Amino acid sequence: MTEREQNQTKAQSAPVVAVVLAAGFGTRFDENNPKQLVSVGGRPIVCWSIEAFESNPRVSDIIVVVNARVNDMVNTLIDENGYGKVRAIVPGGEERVDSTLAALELLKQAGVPGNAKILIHDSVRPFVARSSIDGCIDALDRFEAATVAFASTDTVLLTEDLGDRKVVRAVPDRPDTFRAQTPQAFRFDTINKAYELAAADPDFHPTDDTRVVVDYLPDTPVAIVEGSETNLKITTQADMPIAEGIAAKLTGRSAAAAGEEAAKQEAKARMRAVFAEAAAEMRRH
Ligand SMILES: Nc1ccn([C@@H]2O[C@H](COP(=O)(O)OP(=O)(O)OP(=O)(O)O)[C@@H](O)[C@H]2O)c(=O)n1
Ligand SMILES: C[C@](O)(CO)[C@H](O)COP(=O)(O)O
Repeated sequence: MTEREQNQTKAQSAPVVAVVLAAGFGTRFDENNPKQLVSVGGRPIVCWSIEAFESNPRVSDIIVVVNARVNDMVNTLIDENGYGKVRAIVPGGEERVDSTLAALELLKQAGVPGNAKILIHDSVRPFVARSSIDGCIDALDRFEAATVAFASTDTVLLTEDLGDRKVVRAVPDRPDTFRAQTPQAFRFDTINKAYELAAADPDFHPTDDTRVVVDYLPDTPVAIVEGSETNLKITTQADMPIAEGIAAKLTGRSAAAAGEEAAKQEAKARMRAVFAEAAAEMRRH
């Protein structure tokens, strides 16, 4: 730790807790091959994400949220890699918000103070920049909520559904539009309040935590923290070659090695899919 980092860490009056969400089912990637465990640049995706916080001296604690499918493997990876800031591995829920809620409940039970800074991160965004994490921590000195986001280079269309077709309802000015990324960061009291209000709403299915604050605490501004193109969310198989390219740059491996790794991963995924289909076929007979 540099002297500046030591002073920064000492000056922090509130705990900084990272919540790494790894309880998703990866339906758009491959349900039989949990994407959070897939290797990129020779390292499981979830490990990249945990390490981004483990290696940041300003982050005091980490909570990892898992589902039954990945639980054992994530526990093993955390043990093997000696991630000392991981305080708990908790079961998540059906939707992303249920997984966030599980982490918030645990933090409440643990007596985490209301002014704690909570950074909620998608485990499947392995390449989050140090500057984005630090930007979230700093933004919470002025704001109750902040999100990493990346300025849109496309014009964004807001639509409405006419039933058989969508039509354009509004076209916001491009400089006002951003692509949401993670971490999304909140003072603990604020995110708890937003989730409490949201719990009373049966139509509550937001895909991120910022939306929970924007919808249920509309007077609470959410600050934008600069993200990056490389803070990619691995969503479908098509993201893997891009991810391998980013990993290659970060680790200094050659593009050829990255390409080989991507091809290997693809072949493995194909094999798994064939076996899963064969097993399902056998069960049907
Ligand atoms: N019930 C859920 C759903 C999502 N997540 C996490 O939230 C992030 C959101 O990314 P996304 O691509 O939506 O992941 P999945 O929900 O796994 O993917 P899909 O929607 O294709 O099933 C991921 O790190 C995922 O593990 C979670 O912890 N719990
Ligand atoms: C939280 C998020 O990563 C912001 O980009 C995103 O909303 C996750 O869920 P999605 O279902 O893939 O939109």
